Amino acid sequence: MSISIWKGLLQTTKSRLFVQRGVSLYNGTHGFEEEEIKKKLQQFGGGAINLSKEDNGIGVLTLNNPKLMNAFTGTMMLELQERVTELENWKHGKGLIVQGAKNTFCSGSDLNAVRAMSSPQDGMNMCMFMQNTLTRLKRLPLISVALVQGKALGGGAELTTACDFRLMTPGSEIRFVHKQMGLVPGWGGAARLVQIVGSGPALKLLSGALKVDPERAVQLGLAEETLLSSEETRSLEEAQVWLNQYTKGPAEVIHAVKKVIAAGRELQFEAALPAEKDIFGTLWGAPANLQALAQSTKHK
Ligand SMILES: CC[C@H](C(=O)O)C(=O)SCCNC(=O)CCNC(=O)[C@H](O)C(C)(C)COP(=O)(O)OP(=O)(O)OC[C@H]1O[C@@H](n2cnc3c(N)ncnc32)[C@H](O)[C@@H]1OP(=O)(O)O
Repeated sequence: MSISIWKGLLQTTKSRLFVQRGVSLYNGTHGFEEEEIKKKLQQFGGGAINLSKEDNGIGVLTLNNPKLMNAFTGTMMLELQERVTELENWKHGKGLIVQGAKNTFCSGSDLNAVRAMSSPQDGMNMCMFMQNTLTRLKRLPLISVALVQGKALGGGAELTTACDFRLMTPGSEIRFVHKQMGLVPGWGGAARLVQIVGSGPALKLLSGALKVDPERAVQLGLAEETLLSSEETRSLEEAQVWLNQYTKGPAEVIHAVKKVIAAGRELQFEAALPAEKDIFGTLWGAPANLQALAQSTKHK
């Protein structure tokens, strides 16, 4: 078989793998034993990841560990994976807001757990576990927004980059504090930050462990806008109004929009085109398309 045919096969396989639900980046060949790390994370309890799914197709995922500024415990990492699997299978879902409880976002990993899991293998396993989960979160066929109230630090800052957009309340802050802990991002936050703001600004934010306020975040393209209210309930309402602008219409069309954009973002151009073709093919002549054709052709 010629090289060009092999290349074509590889790209088609990549584009098909890309859209499959729940595909793990890592497996045993990488030294990743998922059941082992799950047992380890289970030892570090506290907090919860709550998910409410509204009839309008908007979900609200809440990191709920306010005593520790919504720091990620081990069981919260496990629950986040469970919620992402639930969202991958939510047929009527169209949008997702990720927030923290009690008007602050997330202060990263629970340092009590971090200190107890300081072996290189534990660190690498937790890193691969969270990379898998946050990659699946970013690839959800929903339009996702991180509602940043208060502080988003360390792993919390990385979590904001695993959403399509970020909205920040007055006085809130995103800060990649990793360097100050002798670390770099490990949950995929560096790779996603480069995609969002470019390598130059990303290098400054990481090497300076810079506090990014809403105004600076908007300037960088890291946030869409500064909300009007810093009050917990009001800012969530503002975020829901903002997201509703982009989630009107049938869920299957919103899913396809997110998938073609994700393909363009993640695949080589020659692989993105067949992926886009396949996604287009699911809509052509489908109910939403036929209904639109039967109605007026004028777009308001
Ligand atoms: C770096 C990468 C790594 C990873 O990716 O896994 C991480 O994310 S490690 C964690 C990185 N995050 C931090 O270093 C943030 C540490 N926390 C703070 O800087 C402050 O707590 C802050 C700015 C979030 C809030 O400060 P404030 O003065 O408003 O409140 P307190 O500091 O009194 O915090 C209240 C209470 O929460 C506990 N807390 C806060 N963050 C964590 C955390 N990440 N892990 C465990 N516990 C946390 C803090 O200890 C206080 O508890 P208390 O029992 O009342 O003393």
